[in-house]
Amino acid sequence: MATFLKKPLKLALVQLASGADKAVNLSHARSKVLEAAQAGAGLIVLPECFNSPYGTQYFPKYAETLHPSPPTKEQSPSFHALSAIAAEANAYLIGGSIPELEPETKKFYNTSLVFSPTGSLIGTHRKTHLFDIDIPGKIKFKESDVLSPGNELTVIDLPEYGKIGLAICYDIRFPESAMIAARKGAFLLVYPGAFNTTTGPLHWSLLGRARAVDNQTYVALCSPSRDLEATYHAYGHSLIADPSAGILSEAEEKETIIYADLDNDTIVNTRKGIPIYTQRRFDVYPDVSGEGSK
Ligand SMILES: O=C(O)CCC(=O)C(=O)O
Repeated sequence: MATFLKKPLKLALVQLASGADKAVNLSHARSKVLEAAQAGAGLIVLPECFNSPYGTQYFPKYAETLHPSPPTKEQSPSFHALSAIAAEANAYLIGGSIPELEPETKKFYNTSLVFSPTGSLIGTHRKTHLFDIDIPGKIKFKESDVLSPGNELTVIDLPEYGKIGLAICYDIRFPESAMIAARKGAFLLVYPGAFNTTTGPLHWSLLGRARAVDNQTYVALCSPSRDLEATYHAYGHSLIADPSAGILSEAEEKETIIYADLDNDTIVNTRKGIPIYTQRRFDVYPDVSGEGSK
């Protein structure tokens, strides 16, 4: 039997309430991650921009420098806090995302840091697709006013469990990156994200379930909780979908932790039942960019 997930995994998503004080956000994240670890979670996820309010006006103020790696505590308090929290929790930790400043180019990125249970950095992802939308009368947002996009897709090996695909929020709208991660053997696609009260109800759950059904992997979407005092109203509704696109667990708007138990058999049996994995026709569509087709 194919092995994607080497042993059962309890996954926890922390739908964190964050405010303007970074130090408070970091210590609050610590207590929620430790709570999840106490409950038996082996992989714990924080939301997009978990240590700051979300918005282009906040990115420069909250940005931290990650290179050369490892940064000093002054350069990146969040790097050091996340590393220490992962070690204290003795769990894999996906540190949502933080605004990053690359010192040489002076470019800003939206970056996720992933730590092992010993507190070592084992992967990073810079948001590849920036959130630039304009729905008249509803929401206009232009991350590219401040941020630059990362230029790499990210698959991270968690040695005890297997591979995960990692991307951030708007990245979920691009199925290609999810498919590449799944074809590289990922058992889980993780998206720290902060949808809003316009696109959240329309697309959040749909996109999470779509990526699951496309790829027959588990999918996890981790949002901040909703704060109506903030300039940006996050949707909340963190959720975990199974490889058949069933929802295993979903939060409401408030701060909470959701959990699900993941196992290899569910992936294998889903793929046996509907074997799209062996039915793909790369002879017909070798290049999904469309450039090579008639
Ligand atoms: O795609 C959306 O509707 C929301 C995306 C978003 O909030 C983000 O990328 O931060």
